[in-house]
Amino acid sequence: MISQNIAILGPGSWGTALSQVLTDNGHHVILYGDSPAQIAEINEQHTNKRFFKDIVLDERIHASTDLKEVLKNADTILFVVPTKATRLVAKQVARVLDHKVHILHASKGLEQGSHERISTILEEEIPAELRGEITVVSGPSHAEETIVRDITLISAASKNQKDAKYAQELLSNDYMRLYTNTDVVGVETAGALKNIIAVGAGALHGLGFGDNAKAAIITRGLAEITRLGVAMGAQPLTYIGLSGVGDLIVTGTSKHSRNWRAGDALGRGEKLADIEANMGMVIEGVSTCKAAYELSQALDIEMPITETIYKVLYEGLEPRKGILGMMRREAKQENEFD
Ligand SMILES: NC(=O)C1=CN([C@@H]2O[C@H](COP(=O)(O)OP(=O)(O)OC[C@H]3O[C@@H](n4cnc5c(N)ncnc54)[C@H](OP(=O)(O)O)[C@@H]3O)[C@@H](O)[C@H]2O)C=CC1
Ligand SMILES: O=C(CO)COP(=O)(O)O
Repeated sequence: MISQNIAILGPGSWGTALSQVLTDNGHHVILYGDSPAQIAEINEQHTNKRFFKDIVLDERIHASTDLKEVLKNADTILFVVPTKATRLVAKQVARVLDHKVHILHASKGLEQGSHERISTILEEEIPAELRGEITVVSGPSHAEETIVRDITLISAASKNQKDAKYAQELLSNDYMRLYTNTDVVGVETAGALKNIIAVGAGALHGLGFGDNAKAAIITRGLAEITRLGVAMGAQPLTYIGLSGVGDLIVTGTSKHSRNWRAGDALGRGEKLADIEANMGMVIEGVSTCKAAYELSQALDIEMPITETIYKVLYEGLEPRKGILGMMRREAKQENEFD
């Protein structure tokens, strides 16, 4: 592939890690962010210490607060801002973009209020004549590991196989491998909804439960994620792929995960407001839990884990009582499709 000009919107942990992957692959990367101090640090010190204390970035990675400048020569725009900022940034892009680009995103959440997936937001805000089909890149990928070039495998999903292949070629190398997929709804919902289950898995740890409980929440979490996703139009098999099981394993078992750590702190009795303030990075599972709970109510989909976490996060339910409530639910058959 010939070298591409890539605009990465969102200089957080994942945007920074992906900027290094793309630079390693010979592309020209410019990161867009709205904090002048952070942008100056990337350009002058070649560090982004708020997210990576000990990492020195490739000097070829540039950054800017000027969106028009960032987009001027872009072949591709990669959105990696938190879900709650996606619509705002997409509107800003639509105002200044003056040529057709490839659009990728790597964010994992559902929008509050609208309950929309990220690709739907981008389709709504960026006129079709300025872009190809949106491609989502998602899977088990902690930025802390990708930034040190540890092996990472993820999916690239787009309605159009050609756009998915473009993302695959753009990002793949000896430590990063992408698989194409056309189930955008499946890959996006898997990435968004696993964050809720990761909060639950962390909470179990914080409460002192063991490995049996953790395996149970991941497995039954997968079942309810699949139920909601299929009702939204996804293919069930997607959930046993990288974006589903893969990301549930990595986020539901790792201390790198902000969602897991938030759950762990909740389980140990900390208050949500304090946890969010101390994290200093986005905990997508908190807002996505609300969106998923509301969606499950509207679509009449049973999601006991999501419902319990929603009540813990938003209604003050004590985590231990929530777990007891789930254990005392009516007896069930394991496979609802039988
Ligand atoms: N971290 C990871 O390992 C992975 C994260 N993801 C997903 O990627 C997305 C981003 O996560 P991550 O990088 O971790 O998040 P972080 O919290 O680390 O960083 C988000 C970055 O976006 C910036 N930002 C927020 N709003 C705007 C805006 N309006 N304009 C420009 N920049 C903005 C933030 O700046 P500021 O804080 O100054 O507002 C911050 O620099 C999430 O959806 C997450 O689920 C996916 C895979 C892996
Ligand atoms: O999505 C991720 C890894 O695949 C990152 O998870 P956290 O947002 O929980 O850190």
